[in-house]
Amino acid sequence: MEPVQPLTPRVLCSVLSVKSHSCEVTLDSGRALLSWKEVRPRRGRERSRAGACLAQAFQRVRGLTGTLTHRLPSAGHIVPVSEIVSVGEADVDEKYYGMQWKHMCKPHAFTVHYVQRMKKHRWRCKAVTFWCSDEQLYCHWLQALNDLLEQLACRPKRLLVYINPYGGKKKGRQIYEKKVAPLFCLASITADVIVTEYANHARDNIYEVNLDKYDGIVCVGGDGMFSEVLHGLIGRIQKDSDVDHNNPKIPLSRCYMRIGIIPAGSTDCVCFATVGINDPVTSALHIILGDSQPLDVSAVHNKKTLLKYTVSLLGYGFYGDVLKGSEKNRWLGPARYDFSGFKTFLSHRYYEGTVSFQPAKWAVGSPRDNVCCTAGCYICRQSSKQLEEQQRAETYGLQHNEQEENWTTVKGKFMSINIVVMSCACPRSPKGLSPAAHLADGTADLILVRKCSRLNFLRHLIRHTKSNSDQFDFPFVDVYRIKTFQFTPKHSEEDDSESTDLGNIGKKNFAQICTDHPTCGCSQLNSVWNCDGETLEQTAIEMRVHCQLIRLFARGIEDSHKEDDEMPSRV
Ligand SMILES: CCCCCCCCCCCCC/C=C/[C@@H](O)[C@H](CO)NC(=O)CCCCCCCCCCCCCCC
Ligand SMILES: Nc1ncnc2c1ncn2[C@@H]1O[C@H](COP(=O)(O)OP(=O)(O)OP(=O)(O)O)[C@@H](O)[C@H]1O
Ligand SMILES: [Ca+2]
Repeated sequence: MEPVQPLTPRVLCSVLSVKSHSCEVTLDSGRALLSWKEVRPRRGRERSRAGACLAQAFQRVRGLTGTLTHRLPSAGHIVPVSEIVSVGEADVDEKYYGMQWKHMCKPHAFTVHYVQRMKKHRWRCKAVTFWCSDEQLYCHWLQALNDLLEQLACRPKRLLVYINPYGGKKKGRQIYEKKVAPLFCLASITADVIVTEYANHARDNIYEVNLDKYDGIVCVGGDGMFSEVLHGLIGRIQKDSDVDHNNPKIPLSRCYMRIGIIPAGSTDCVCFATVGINDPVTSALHIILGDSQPLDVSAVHNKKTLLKYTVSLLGYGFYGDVLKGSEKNRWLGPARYDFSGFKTFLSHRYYEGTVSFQPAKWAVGSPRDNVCCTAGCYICRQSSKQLEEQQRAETYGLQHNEQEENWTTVKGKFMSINIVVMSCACPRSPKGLSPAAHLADGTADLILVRKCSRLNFLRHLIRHTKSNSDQFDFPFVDVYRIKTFQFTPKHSEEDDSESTDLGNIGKKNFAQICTDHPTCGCSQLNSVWNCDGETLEQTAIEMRVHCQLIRLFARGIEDSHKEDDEMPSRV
């Protein structure tokens, strides 16, 4: 195999072997693209054009502008350097020598591991081994590829990993050991692993560890486990920067340390809505490539006390009751939600209260515009920019401070009140509770489902599972894009304590609710809030969205038209 001279200093082009095929292999450092294509056996007139062949191949590669296409039109491959997992010396095993190496000196080979897109946002790590007889050329290729990889500063080198051994189907530890750790090792990532021993172990540990040692935190578990890490990290950052998180109006300090989620829970909605699939290998690859996705976070307060942060669902009524019912049946694993969901649906409760909110007037999109959040989302970029400008103007007194203005109030009887910071897409509902909600636009979508018949509520629920139906298109459903929210239940905590003192009023309220629900035998005046899968003690709450407070090792959901079907790694 003769080395091919580089056409420019930024391009390396050689004929190397892949399995038993000769391939033109090109590394275009300027465009950060690696490509290879089989050199077809040359006959007759084609033979005379041999010299032109490689140059033409190179021109084709140079002409490519896309970064997501992996296969050249005629069975060639092209891989952006940013999607290479690792490059390393390959084991030169006798059995792989093949016919063409048999009578030659020992060949040299290097393997490139890279990301390959499969169907439905699934990623896999593929490998291709390039062979050559010339040691110098081999070293040159290894060096050039590794130099380019080292320039990718966004990639993590050291991670702190928390594994919940009891989340979902209790497979967190196996998932990490079998599927994730080998990939981290391949990518030369070192990981300090902590298998949690009790609830909130991860959260508390984040307050104590030296975070400077790490490029990111990974949690292996479900939304609850992610929530622990989220609380640990946001809390730690506020503590370190002396921000009082109990003050609901104060801007919080942003966390730049990224969190990776290896899905091993029951709903795994944060993973699904930010990656597009719940698949540990896909998530591990996003972490390895050093992806970064900013994420809005809402802070939930009660009377100047921080209750929780939420990134997915803050739900009262139906989803609060589903969660409360499911806790008793944890042993059922992920099925506990369906069982409890069925029971909650049959009980058909509604709750009274007053909802107040401030619409997100600066936001570019709206909940019913059908514009979904995708990787590199324009709406997120534009909305967050406009929000920043508005906040800057308010700080310098150029614009009226809107904090106390423009509140909308809705009083009524609700089947469910849902506030979602992101779509909340998950396997149960692949488009989510609010399909057009955005990951990083600084807003949340408020969905109010007012009292309705059982049949209508079922119709509303079923629409969550169908891609071409609108779950908001009912007279009893309203949806708003908001920045702040408050809820006061009709039977507030204060009233409850009063009613204990004034027995008659308490009994009167209770009787009224039970006449409203003759069949349910319910004994509760209020529902509970489901805050990312955890119940809140208080029902009177206020909530504020903090734009892009945290970052994940993710990139948002890639447009499916850019995806290819499964592609073979053979040339
Ligand atoms: C007829 C089928 C209708 C199916 C409707 C499915 C809508 C599902 C929407 C799921 C939204 C998940 C939002 C994410 C919340 C997470 O922060 C949280 C923590 O992981 N998970 C849950 O609270 C877990 C919430 C799980 C909710 C499950 C609800 C299941 C409802 C079943 C209703 C059955 C009616 C059957 C009547 C014959
Ligand atoms: N070692 C542990 N023992 C008991 N509970 C734990 C432990 N580690 C973490 N937890 C708690 O377990 C709860 C549930 O975990 P996780 O979110 O991983 O799974 P899940 O509830 O099945 O999934 P999802 O939240 O996606 O519905 C979390 O709230 C977390 O605080
Ligand atoms: Ca948002």
